[in-house]
Amino acid sequence: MKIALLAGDGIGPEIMAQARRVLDALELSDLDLAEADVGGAAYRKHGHPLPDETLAIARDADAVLFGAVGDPGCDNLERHLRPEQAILGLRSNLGLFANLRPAKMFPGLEDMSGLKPEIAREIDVLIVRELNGDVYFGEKAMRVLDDGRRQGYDFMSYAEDEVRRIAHVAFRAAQGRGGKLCSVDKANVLETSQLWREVVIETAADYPDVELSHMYVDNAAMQMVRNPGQFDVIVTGNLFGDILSDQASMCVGSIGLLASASLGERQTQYGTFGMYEPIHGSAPDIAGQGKANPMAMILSLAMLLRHSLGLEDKAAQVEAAVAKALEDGVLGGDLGGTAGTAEIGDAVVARL
Ligand SMILES: NC(=O)c1ccc[n+]([C@@H]2O[C@H](COP(=O)([O-])OP(=O)(O)OC[C@H]3O[C@@H](n4cnc5c(N)ncnc54)[C@H](O)[C@@H]3O)[C@@H](O)[C@H]2O)c1
Ligand SMILES: CC(C)[C@H](C(=O)O)[C@@H](O)C(=O)O
Ligand SMILES: [Mg+2]
Repeated sequence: MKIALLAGDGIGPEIMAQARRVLDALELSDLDLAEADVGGAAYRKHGHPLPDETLAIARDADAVLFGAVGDPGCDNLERHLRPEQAILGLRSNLGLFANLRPAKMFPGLEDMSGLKPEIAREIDVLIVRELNGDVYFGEKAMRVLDDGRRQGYDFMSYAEDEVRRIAHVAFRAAQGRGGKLCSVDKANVLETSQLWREVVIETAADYPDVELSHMYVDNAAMQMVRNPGQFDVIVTGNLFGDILSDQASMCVGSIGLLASASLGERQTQYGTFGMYEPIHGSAPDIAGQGKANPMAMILSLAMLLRHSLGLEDKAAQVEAAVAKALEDGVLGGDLGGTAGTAEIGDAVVARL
């Protein structure tokens, strides 16, 4: 079993070190780990945020564990050289179109949510975010108009097959959960969303057991804080999913808790090939200080064990250890506590 470890920038290496300790503690046999540079760190060393060698190592693995990328010192580089292009390049080159972002309340953490505890308690949502299309990957540029004004533009689009394949993932996920799917779009304004909605409705014919609803994204953002318990599975496009998942994280308590899996169609002998990463970024404001919460990273490792290595028991073991640490009051600064990155790693390893 081969796992590529791409730690990246900022807090990436700090949280990756803790996930690695958890992985070591599981004592899996036949494990082959390959580290590679990515993001700003790779740009500084190799002149590109996603060197060919890194992409090859990722492609060659059964799964990729990814920390975070983003480096304020690279924000003025040409766009194709910026750290964020590494994650976008991995997602598109590896065909990882289905991004699963679960947000569920941990027992005992209700008071840490930005919401009232009785509302926060109900959160158990899976956001299924399309990851290979939308305004992220359309033509984009900055140009000067005839009258001399500068204009930036980004082309938003979805083709029907792109919508259909993510809709199938979401319907199947809903079948395995509460049987409810809410498709989030902006069909009242955007043609991209109008097609999205039509294709989701067409796809629903294959899933008569799933209750489908539709919601405009502005309302969905409001409903996510008003009554997040109403959601079971949400399916949405790349941009809306990015925003709604950060929002959902604060409903749970912290962005330092939310993991994600990015999956495509490729099957290995162990499971589905995928890339796993926290939903947060490189957190430059706390990088290098040992303050980052590594739980989202560790929970991403759990998703890797489940989806790519077929090790459901181990995945559940890691998730239970994280939940127990939280229940025992091991809280990072992001949750109002004082536990540092390594201390949280210690606490999780001790509870495995
Ligand atoms: N997948 C990724 O690699 C990814 C995701 C989001 C942002 N980014 C990049 O990261 C950089 C910083 O972006 P940003 O500040 O908008 O978002 P961010 O998620 O890095 O940080 C937002 C806030 O949350 C805090 N935070 C995030 N993760 C935390 C953790 N594990 N523990 C404790 N606190 C945590 C940060 O300290 C910060 O105050 C940018 O360059 C951005 O492009 C990368
Ligand atoms: C860093 C950025 C490109 C990325 C995204 O927008 O997808 C991040 O915000 C995320 O949520 O994974
Ligand atoms: Mg994001």
